[in-house]
Amino acid sequence: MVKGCELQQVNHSLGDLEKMASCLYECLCEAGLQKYFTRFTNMGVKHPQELSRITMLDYPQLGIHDIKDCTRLFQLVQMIKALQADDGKRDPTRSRSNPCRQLDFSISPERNTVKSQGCFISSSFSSSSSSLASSSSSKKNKQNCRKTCHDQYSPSDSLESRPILKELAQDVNLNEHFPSRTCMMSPNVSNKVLHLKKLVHTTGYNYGVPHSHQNQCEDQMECQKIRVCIRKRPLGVQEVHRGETDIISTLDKKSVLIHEMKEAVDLTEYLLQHEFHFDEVFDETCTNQDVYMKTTFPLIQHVFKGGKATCFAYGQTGAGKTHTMIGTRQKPGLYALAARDIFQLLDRSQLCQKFHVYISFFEIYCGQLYDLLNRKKRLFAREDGNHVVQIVGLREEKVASADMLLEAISWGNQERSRGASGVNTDSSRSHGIIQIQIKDLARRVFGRISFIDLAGSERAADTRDPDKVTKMEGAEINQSLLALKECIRALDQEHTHTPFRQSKLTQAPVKLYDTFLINVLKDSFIGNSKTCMIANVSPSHVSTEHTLNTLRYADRVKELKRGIKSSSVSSFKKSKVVRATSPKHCKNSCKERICNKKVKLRKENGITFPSQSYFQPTYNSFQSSNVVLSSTPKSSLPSKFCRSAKEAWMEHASPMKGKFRGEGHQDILSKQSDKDNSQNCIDLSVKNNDFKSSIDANPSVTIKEPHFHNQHLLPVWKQNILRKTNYDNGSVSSDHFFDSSVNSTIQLEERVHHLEMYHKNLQQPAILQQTLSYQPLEDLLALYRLENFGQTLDYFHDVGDMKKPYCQDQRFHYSKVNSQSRSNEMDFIEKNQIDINHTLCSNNPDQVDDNTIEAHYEELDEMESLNQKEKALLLSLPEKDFAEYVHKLEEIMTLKAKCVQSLRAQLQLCLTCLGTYVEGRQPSKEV
Ligand SMILES: Nc1ncnc2c1ncn2[C@@H]1O[C@H](COP(=O)(O)OP(=O)(O)OP(=O)(O)O)[C@@H](O)[C@H]1O
Repeated sequence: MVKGCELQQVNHSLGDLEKMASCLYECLCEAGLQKYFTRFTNMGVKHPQELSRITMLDYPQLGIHDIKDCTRLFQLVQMIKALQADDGKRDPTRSRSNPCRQLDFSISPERNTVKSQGCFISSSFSSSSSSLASSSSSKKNKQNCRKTCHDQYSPSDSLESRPILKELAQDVNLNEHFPSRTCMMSPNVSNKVLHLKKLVHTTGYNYGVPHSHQNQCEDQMECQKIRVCIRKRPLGVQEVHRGETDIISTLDKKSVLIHEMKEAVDLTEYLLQHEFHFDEVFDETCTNQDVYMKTTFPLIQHVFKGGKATCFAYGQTGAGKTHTMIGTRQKPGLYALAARDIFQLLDRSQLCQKFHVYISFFEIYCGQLYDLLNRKKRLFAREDGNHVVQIVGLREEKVASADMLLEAISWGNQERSRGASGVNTDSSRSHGIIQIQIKDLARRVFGRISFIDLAGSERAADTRDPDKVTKMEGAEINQSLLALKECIRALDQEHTHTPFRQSKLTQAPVKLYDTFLINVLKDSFIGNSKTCMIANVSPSHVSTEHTLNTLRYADRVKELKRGIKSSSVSSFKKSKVVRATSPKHCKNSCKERICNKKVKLRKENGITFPSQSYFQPTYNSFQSSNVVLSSTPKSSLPSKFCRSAKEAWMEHASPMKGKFRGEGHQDILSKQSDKDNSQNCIDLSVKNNDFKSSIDANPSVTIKEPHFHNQHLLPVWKQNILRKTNYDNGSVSSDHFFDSSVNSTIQLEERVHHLEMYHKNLQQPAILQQTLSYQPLEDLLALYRLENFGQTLDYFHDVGDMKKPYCQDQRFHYSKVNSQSRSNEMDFIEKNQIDINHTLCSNNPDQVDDNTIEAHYEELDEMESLNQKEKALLLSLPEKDFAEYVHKLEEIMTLKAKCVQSLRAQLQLCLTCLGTYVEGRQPSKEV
């Protein structure tokens, strides 16, 4: 009897369980998540009510990685929570249908146009079994349920087509629960679906107003001087295994949507969606050929019209820059496709008799230039009297066919510095620049295209098991990319100050390549030139922050399109005044800035670009503005690093003075340079493709090099990982170019030494080394301490006037803050070229984030009484110290203000007492 009872109870509870399970299953079916049913039950979720316990952290455990499924589950959970909350308020007598009947999935992210690749880890579904699932009746139930749910409504069905949901939609007014949130995920989405926020990035600092939609003319490739494209790569196998989620949806060919998982202050989770618009968006299904046709091919056509073009790839490490630019033999990258087209076009237009193709390939590693087609010989950039940046000693190879060109690229690529980053085991650690020039028989440049494969940015925090070198390299790369970003910002803001400029006084080599890269960009804005930026992004949710930064950066470059105007051209030419200010220094309100933009847009209509002769005599040069490049670093070369007799010049030679000009000039030095240049040019076709022999046969390349003294950094021969040459089909070995045994002599010690020297320079900007060095900040702050106010009072010339102490020659000087001292400050800054960004980044490699810098700038800008030097000093502090010092400073300022008030009161009292005394009266008690 007892047993019978127990059995009945067991049967009852089994029945309950089944009901619950079927209910949960039905619920999941509604959401299109039924395939995860077993995972839910395994996790102990047996009833729809229990879904409210699920947080985003559980998604990977549930095997949910696809962003669409994440969104669905998220909404389902929110819906259940809303219903539970609603239950509290609801009339208990009112019956309500099963929660699973009350769900609204009309938000289905599948717009027809939306493509988003999800990653699935599906094996667990079939393999795992639950007690509930094993029950045969449950199975039947499930099958029925699957049938009804699936046959009738697909997850993407609209609200109207799903009566169950329709009923619920009327039943629950979700806006009651979350009035502040509106879902904007897709136009179809009813505002009943919650916890989704969408940001259409707006300009600006105003990131991203889709200007490309504003002016239709800009959309036409021909009119565009600069095109900004986005390329999303697919999730890698490893990433899928790690359970990473695809967070990027490509809405159409011009828009991209990033789904960012966020948590509100009240710990509510929500999805923040960022929408960006660009000239072209390539999703993971696009091939290099697709990318080429939309980005580089128009540039090649432009080059054949005698123009200049630049194509550069930017993005986080491992985002696919090298894949895009260089590719593989099976999937050739943009260089290779361009090379083939160049020769095809030459052949087709019968121009091959009149024009020759030259290639040069160099890298910028730790602020120094190395010739990748010339055994990584150290190169120097110089600006001539016409403000044309020349790379002295750069080897140009004449190539007679596409294969030869590819071979040269392939060789150069093997020479390139690379190592393992936290994300990419075969990461480029330098910026690689390939220039392909079409020259006439007199070696005058007809057209030129430059490909820039920028090193990938990586946050120090992302670096897994970093060694010292990798860490330092990462910091350096970030620093350079930040500098580049600041340059772009400066161009955008029409700043006369170019933050990339490095003082000749400071002699730090760090900015050389920033200058150089920005020159390439400027090259794109002035004259007959076009640029295409390809921003590569990784789809993984782990990289959300990076992806957003990259897109914002790309957005900034996109903004430059409207900054191209004659005034900016002239401002480059005239630029002299140097101010280390943030754009925020123009204290315009946001509104004002937008107004300014509008004004700029109007001005833009009247742009006339200076026409350039196609046959302008340039060689190894980037037409640029008047950017003064930094000088050669000063210090002597440690003799142990002298590689060979050929490099002896580095130690003893002195810099070449004078100007390098084109052939048209009578400058003897320019002739010399030209001569050098021609000697550097090796006709591959004549030399039978043999780079090695051609180099060996041309020792003059090194000997004729203009000499520089005080060299203290050596070329880095870093080649830890041998990347197989991409175009190496076995017919031409890379030994063909050089003896690879040269590289085997590379020593890690040398690399470390190089980086250490480099970082020493970074960390101790000359401003801190000179006599005008600061006392430690604590000392400075000590003066502001309350107990020192007695002493400080002496320095108040006028009551209420703040003075800022700073030390010079280890002695404190105090100056009143007046216009005179302000202008002195500016002189000081100009002379010493304080570069806030540089200081900031060199000490804070993590802070490539635009927003942080902006925030810091803003914070310091508000502290009116700080002078530029003090700001620079504060910005150079690590993040945690920065906040602390700023806080302290604010406190001190408040105390000082109070002290001044009390001084005023005391003075007033004295005056009153004096008055009453003089008048022979007793001071009143009130006073
Ligand atoms: N569109 C794509 N399709 C398939 N695989 C890709 C794609 N883009 C990148 N990958 C793969 O992703 C990995 C990293 O790509 P890649 O080396 O090009 O990154 P990167 O941006 O150049 O990195 P770094 O800046 O560190 O050099 C490579 O294995 C590459 O094959």
